[in-house]
Amino acid sequence: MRYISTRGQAPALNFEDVLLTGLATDGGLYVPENLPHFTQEEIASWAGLPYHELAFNVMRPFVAGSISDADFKRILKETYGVFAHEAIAPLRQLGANEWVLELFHGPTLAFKDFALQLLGRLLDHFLLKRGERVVIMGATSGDTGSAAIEGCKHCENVDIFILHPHNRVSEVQRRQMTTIKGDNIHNIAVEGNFDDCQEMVKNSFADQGFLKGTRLVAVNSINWARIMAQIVYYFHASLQLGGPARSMAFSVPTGNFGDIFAGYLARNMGLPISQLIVATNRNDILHRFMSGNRYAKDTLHPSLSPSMDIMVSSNFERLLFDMHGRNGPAVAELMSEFRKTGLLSVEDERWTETRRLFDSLAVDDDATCSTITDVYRATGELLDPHTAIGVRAARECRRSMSLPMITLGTAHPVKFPEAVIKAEVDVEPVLPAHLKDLFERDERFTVLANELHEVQSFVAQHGNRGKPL
Ligand SMILES: Cc1ncc(COP(=O)(O)O)c(C=O)c1O
Ligand SMILES: N[C@@H](CCOP(=O)(O)O)C(=O)O
Repeated sequence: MRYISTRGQAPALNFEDVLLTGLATDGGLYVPENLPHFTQEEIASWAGLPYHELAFNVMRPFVAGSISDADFKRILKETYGVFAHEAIAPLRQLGANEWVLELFHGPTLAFKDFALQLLGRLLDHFLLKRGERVVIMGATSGDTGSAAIEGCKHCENVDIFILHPHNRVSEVQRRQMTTIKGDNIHNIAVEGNFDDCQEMVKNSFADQGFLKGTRLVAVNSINWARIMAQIVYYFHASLQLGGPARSMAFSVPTGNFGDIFAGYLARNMGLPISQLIVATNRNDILHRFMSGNRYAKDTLHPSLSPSMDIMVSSNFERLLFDMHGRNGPAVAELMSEFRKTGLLSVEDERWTETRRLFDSLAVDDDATCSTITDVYRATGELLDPHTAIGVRAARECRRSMSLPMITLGTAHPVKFPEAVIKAEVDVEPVLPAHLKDLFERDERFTVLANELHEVQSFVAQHGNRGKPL
């Protein structure tokens, strides 16, 4: 499988090289040159498979030529062996044809574990083979950071730097990142917001001189391997509810557009999906695009769903690429316009065509909390605020009551006590056994100004197991 850039000017790469990078050299994002397509019979024959075997079938075409089947199977078995629920991603019924797909049974209690447990193991596999050391830089609004550290903490050839917005992640999220020990783990609290952190990571890919020749790798969803692993659970959910014989709708709490883009790809690979709902919080750039064809930058506001406090949404570029007939130069022009003006719209026909599949809703904090309350009282299921946004959007945007509507349950409520308290439910979520003493553990992080050169010189000073590069 070869991967090409959404801006059309970077060299095509194989899976191994695409894993070991982030942005393409032209500033674009890598996507498969040709998407694999499965027949309905093939998909149906996967019903009842254990999650890791299903994952092998879905992802095999993407890694073909870079890793042997035996190694990939072993890695997948190990990856999903660390999840705490037997079903890996169980479905919970909320109402008539209404479901939540619980994606928070991995080690850090968010959907990010599905891809980042795999990514850490794949990095280890390829870096050991190459005898190479790399630096990882990642930006987090709370969940990617801990999942990436947890996934990579045992990697021998990796130094990982995670940038989070200072005082803008929940305390549980921060502690999950800052209490993991290791001289190759570095947490930076940036005096800015998530977009600032993400911009620094992207700028670091553009100019890597500060790394003195060490390769830079991404753990955010700009890395293709993240999206690839997230495609699998759409197949898993559908197969449990009668797919592919029947079509489904999915509602996806959205920030960087990675998780919902994975659903879009699952559909293009042959899985019958008739509706995808983009569910945002008040940071609603994606909702404004889907509802009115205006992708316009705005001020980023803190919310009760901090992981989705994102304005510039990385993977939207991957959708734009498809919307423009995979025309790299056209996407490069649009992105350059967006960089200059903070505004992007597409031709009416392209937007109308996109809207045939996608709907959207922005949900504010009050509606988020009232959804947590309503669902808890009706079903006993305690939603985290991100999942609550998905459920609210599912209920308001649903096109058909006769098709299963599945909301992705992206995080465990224990990570976001503020929203749970505001929802006034008579239950307090508890940390699982492996995190029980989280509040007693020592934290280690460095606060840095919102300045690229400060962050880059910190990386250069500590990038070799705490020593200078
Ligand atoms: C809990 C949670 N829900 C939803 C999202 C949104 O996912 P995406 O950025 O892939 O759209 C994130 C992070 O981005 C998250 O951490
Ligand atoms: N919500 C994320 C933000 C980063 O998104 P990613 O999927 O691109 O890594 C987080 O929790 O860090």
